Order: sequence, then structure tokens, then C-alpha cells
Amino acid sequence: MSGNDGGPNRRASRSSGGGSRGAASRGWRDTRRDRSVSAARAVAYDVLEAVRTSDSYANLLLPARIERAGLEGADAGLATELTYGTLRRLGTWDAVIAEAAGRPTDRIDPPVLDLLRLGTHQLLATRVPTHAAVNETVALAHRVAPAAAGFVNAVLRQVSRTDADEWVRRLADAARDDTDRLAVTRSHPAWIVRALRAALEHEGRVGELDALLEADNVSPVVNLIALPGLGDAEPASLGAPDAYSPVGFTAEHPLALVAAHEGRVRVQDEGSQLAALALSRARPIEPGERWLDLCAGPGGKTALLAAEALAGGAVLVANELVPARAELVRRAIAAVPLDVHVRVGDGTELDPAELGAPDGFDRILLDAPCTGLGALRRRPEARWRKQPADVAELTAVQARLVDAAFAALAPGGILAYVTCSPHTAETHGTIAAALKRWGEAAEQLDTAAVVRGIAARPLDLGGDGRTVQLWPHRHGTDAMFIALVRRRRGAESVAERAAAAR
Ligand SMILES: C[S@@+](CC[C@H](N)C(=O)[O-])C[C@H]1O[C@@H](n2cnc3c(N)ncnc32)[C@H](O)[C@@H]1O
Repeated sequence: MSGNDGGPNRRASRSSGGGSRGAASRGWRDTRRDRSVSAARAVAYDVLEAVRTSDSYANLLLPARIERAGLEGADAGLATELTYGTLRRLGTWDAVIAEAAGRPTDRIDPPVLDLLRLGTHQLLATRVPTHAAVNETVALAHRVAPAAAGFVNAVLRQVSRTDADEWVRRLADAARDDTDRLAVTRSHPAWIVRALRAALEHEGRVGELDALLEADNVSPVVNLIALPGLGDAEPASLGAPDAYSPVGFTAEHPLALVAAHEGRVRVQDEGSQLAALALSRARPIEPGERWLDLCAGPGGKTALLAAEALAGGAVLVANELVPARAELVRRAIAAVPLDVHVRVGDGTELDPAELGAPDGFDRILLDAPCTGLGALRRRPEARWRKQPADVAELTAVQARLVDAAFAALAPGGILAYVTCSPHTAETHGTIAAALKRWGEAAEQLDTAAVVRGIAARPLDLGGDGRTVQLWPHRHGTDAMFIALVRRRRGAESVAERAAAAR
């Protein structure tokens, strides 16, 4: 890889010698009997192949494949590390492989390239002994691409002659410029490096770029939420409370806790918790307030808003475009004894009066569809799939949704505009353009003061305070962006606007 904007090149043009067998003819179940290939490596290869050929999501597919192969304990851990680690570091490994093979990676058969990536990850980023990393990968090659087994052996031996630090030094020395250097050594597409740099520059914290890119390459710990006000599930009694979210915590056996607490304890990033709380705790709740979660699926934030609405006597409506995701919202809120109306439909075509809010909603969460560049650490392949063109498409959607949300606010009502992307076009760009359109009708709130007021500990935030940008490297959260905006009381209400339109 040369730090180009598209990331590692996956196109195959010329074979490395010998074809490869398809997954269908392979039958990975056999690997439990075939001790010449470790089942963990077979599972990792299988997932890499599915990600490459059928756009699968590793985090959804891997658990099923681990279960199907009967992997437990250390073997399951190895399959997870090999799959996620290889996918995250793909950009760096492809540059190493191109050097070691003496040819660009687009001249290596894709299945063979996946084998080399798996082997290189073991050699340069794990404690797997060199002989095991090479021999196990060659054994796997004998199953999936037998004619290329010799080539795999030769390339991995070449990779193993240089240690990881020296490889990174060599790649850095060969880089054209700083962006290219970071792209190849920190394994991100160059356009994402530029976008993250611009986001940090916006806060005057560009010196943190390397730490941010490195944080994207580390698996996040499983973070939990104890939905507030629902029985005995208190963070401090269940595990180690989060640094910032008053309802978040980590625990040694997170999934066992989730199962034991039947929906009252859920997996949720701490940044997502703070985003939902920024809306529900922006000011005291008046009983009877009407709340809307405009883009609710799969419902993580809806569940927290529902618990908060229940405690404060508010009414909550959740809206989601995709029916299957609306169903996930229903499941997410099942443990909260609040009657939440889940509407399936386009958020830009929503009539507050039909949803029981003729004067508009008092609080609206718009957790907008976005590139997700703030959650790269938990979606290992995502960085290679996103394209710069996605940004323009999504900002257009965000503009329509944010206008619809603002139009559905009651006078004095508060909108929380949230993204799990720090890309400035999706964050400051979307909100600044909207504020211009809304003019005097809108007033930005001191979002930083609200979030600091919620956080259990002092929170190091950049920017001017009107918006909040959280970061994986600084806060240990996804890179969530939060902007709170109020509709001024003098501004036309929904009912008045509807009357004027008649
Ligand atoms: C970032 S996700 C929301 C995540 C959610 N708040 C949570 O915490 O689980 C954005 C959601 O918006 C939905 N969506 C996209 N376009 C929409 C539209 N026009 N109207 C309503 N929902 C939409 C997507 O299907 C997706 O479920």
C-alpha cells in the first residue's frame, strides 16, 4: 500500500501461482478433525474471506463461526485476535507483504493475500513463535490455495527476517509525506488520516493524531450501562464505574451480567451514554414532557432515554426508518416499563401532531446516520470500506434530518444533534449550516457545561464549549460529537407553522 485514498488494494489481476479453492468446497467443520490446521486460524481465515467476498461484518460473523467451530477460551481468543487484528492492521501488513513479495498486493491472488495477512499479523503483532506462524499458515495454504503454499512459505520467511519495529521504520522512511507515513504505519486510509487531523485541528489538538490513530487499532473494552432507576442494578455494585458516565461501568464477565439482568444491564459505549444523558439531563424534566428519538435503531440510546423519561414523567416516541432496526429498538426498551411508541418511517416525513405532540416535542435526539469514523476500533474492516464520497451523501441526509428535527421542536425545546463521527463536515459543518438556516429561531447551548455537569470526573474537552467532541485516545470512548440547540420561545411553534401553511 502506498497510502492511497482507497486503502489496501484488493483487486486481483495476476495470480501468485496456483488457484484457490472456494469456501463451499472446504467445509471448515472438518478443521476440528484436521489437526494439521489450527481451528482458530481456520476460523480467522474464513471470516477474512467472508469480509472480502461478501461484505460481511466481522463483529457479527466471528462469534457465530467461533461457536460453530466449537472454540473456547484461548482458542476463541486467538481467533478473535487474528481476525480483528489482521483487519485493523491490513494497511500496514499489505505494505510489508508487497516489500517481502517484491510485487504489489494487487498482483497476489486475494485468498493468498489473506493468508499472507494472517501470517504477517502473527509474525509482527503477536507472541506466536515464528515457526508456528509460518508453518500453520502454510498448512492453511495447503487447504485453500495448495499451488501457492510455497509462495506463502517464502514470503512469510522473508517477513520474519525483520522485526516489527524495523518494518515500521522502513515503511515510514519510504513514505512520501506525513499523511502517507501515518496512513501506512498506523494502518488507516489517507483520506481518513486527513479527516481526523482536521477534526483535531479544529480543537487545536493536532498533536494527538498519532495517539488517536493508534487507539483505533486497539479493541475497546466491553462497556456496560445499568439503566438508571430500574431496581438494584447500580454501576458501583456491579463492577468498576466508568470515568465519566454516571450510569456506565466495566466488569470482569460483562456478558454474564447482561444475561443476568434481563435488559436492565446492556452493552453500550460510554460516549453513547453521555450523548443520551446530555439531552435528558440538559435541564430538569417537567412531568408530561414529550420526547422524540428520531433515528432510534438499534435502540441503545432509546433504552437510556426511556429509563430517564420514566423517572422524570416524560413521554417518549422512537422513530426508525428500517423496520428490522425498529424491531431491535422494541427489544432494547423491553425492560423499561414505559409505553414507548415505536414509529417505523422516514424521520423527514414525521408529523408531531400524529405522534401526540401537537405543539412539538420538548426534547429530540437526532443520532444521525453518519460515516462512523468515530467507532473504527470496534468495526475492524470499516475503515477500508468507507469512501470519501460517503461523506457528501451523508451530510445531505443529515441536513434534511436536522431540519426536520428542528421543525418538530416545541418552543423552548432542545435538540441534541449527535454523530459517532468526528469528521468536521458531519459535525461542525452540518450544525453550522443548520444554524445559519434557522437564524434567530435557534440558540446553541453550552453543551460542554452540560456534559461536564453529568460526568463523574473532570472531562478534558477541546473546542469552544458549544459542542462536545469525545475521543477514544483521550476519553476511552467512541469519538461521539454532541451539539445541543434550543428553539427560542418566541419562535413559531409547530402548530402555528401548520396553521400558517393551511
Ligand atoms: C447512528 S444510528 C442510531 C443509533 C441509535 N441511536 C442507538 O444508539 O442505538 C442511525 C439510525 O438512523 C436510521 N435512519 C437513517 N435514515 C433515517 C431516516 N431518514 N429517518 C429515520 N431513521 C433513519 C438508520 O437506519 C440507523 O438505524
